[in-house]
Amino acid sequence: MFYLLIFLLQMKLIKIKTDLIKAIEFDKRLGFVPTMGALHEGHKALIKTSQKNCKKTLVSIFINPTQFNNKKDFKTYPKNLKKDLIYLKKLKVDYVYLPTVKQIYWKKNDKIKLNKLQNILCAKFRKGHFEGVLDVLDRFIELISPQKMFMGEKDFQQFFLVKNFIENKYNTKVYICKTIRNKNNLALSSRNSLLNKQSFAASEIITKKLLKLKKEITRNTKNYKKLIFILKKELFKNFDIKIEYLECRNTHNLSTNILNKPFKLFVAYYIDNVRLIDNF
Ligand SMILES: Nc1ncnc2c1ncn2[C@@H]1O[C@H](COP(=O)(O)OP(=O)(O)OP(=O)(O)O)[C@@H](O)[C@H]1O
Ligand SMILES: CC(C)(CO)[C@@H](O)C(=O)[O-]
Ligand code: BAL
Repeated sequence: MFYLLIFLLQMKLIKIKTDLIKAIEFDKRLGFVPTMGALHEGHKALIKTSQKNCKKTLVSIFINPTQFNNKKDFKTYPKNLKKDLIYLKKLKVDYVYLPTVKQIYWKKNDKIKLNKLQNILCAKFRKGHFEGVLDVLDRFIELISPQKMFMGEKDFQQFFLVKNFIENKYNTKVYICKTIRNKNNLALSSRNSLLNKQSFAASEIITKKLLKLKKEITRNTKNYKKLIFILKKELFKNFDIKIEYLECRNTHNLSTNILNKPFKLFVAYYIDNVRLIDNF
């Protein structure tokens, strides 16, 4: 433990808000990568992008309770702080911020509300989720004032809402980083570690079918609803999954106006009681 502590001490591990403010006070070109831990190559891609574009990089690990709409999901969210810190040390991250709930929620902020048009996809099925995400990132940015923040394309709706909210309120610029996938194109995600072997393999097959569906819709966009209906039927027949949504949205405004427009296929489904999301 002592050696781990020494090993980790070289990396600025910060738990107290005042220590954070002191540590970064002269860092004008700071890159910020917010995470909930259980780090993987997807987070590594964000960190590498921050290190390429910013003088210093700060990574936060905070499993934000207010964005969880399901107690079990919060309770079972994967955690391995020791492994995460060693991972970040190897990546030569400058600062790691590990706040407590009390540190983050020390004051009451104005209530954040989504409008009706935003109540789609994960906002529709995870009541209060994005209000929680926007609130916690508002608090992080107010505290850190990074020049840039980096987020993953895997959570495209999150990026879309966060970019709009944060860039309207702060000078921080929010950047999207490509989704990192495994060799069978399954999007890396902390929750993947909660899947048993069968469900993990099934998720890889489902991903392959969704990638094929995206190609079919790109070729034949006007029939996208029929193509989605056909695949949904096949997935229900062959897999023990519950699909929350499988829909196409315009990538500029997340509307359903996709004819001759850039669009993504969005999916959220439960497999083995684990909720996975992706977009293609
Ligand atoms: N496979 C990935 N490729 C690129 N970015 C990713 C990937 N997975 C997560 N991210 C990004 O990492 C940041 C932190 O996400 P988080 O810590 O919730 O990890 P996660 O893998 O998304 O976990 P989960 O989806 O199970 O909650 C977010 O901006 C998220 O979009
Ligand atoms: C951005 C974030 C770290 C805020 O808690 C979380 O929503 C996540 O990990 O995507
Ligand atoms: N990156 C996903 C965050 C969440 O599921 O709360």
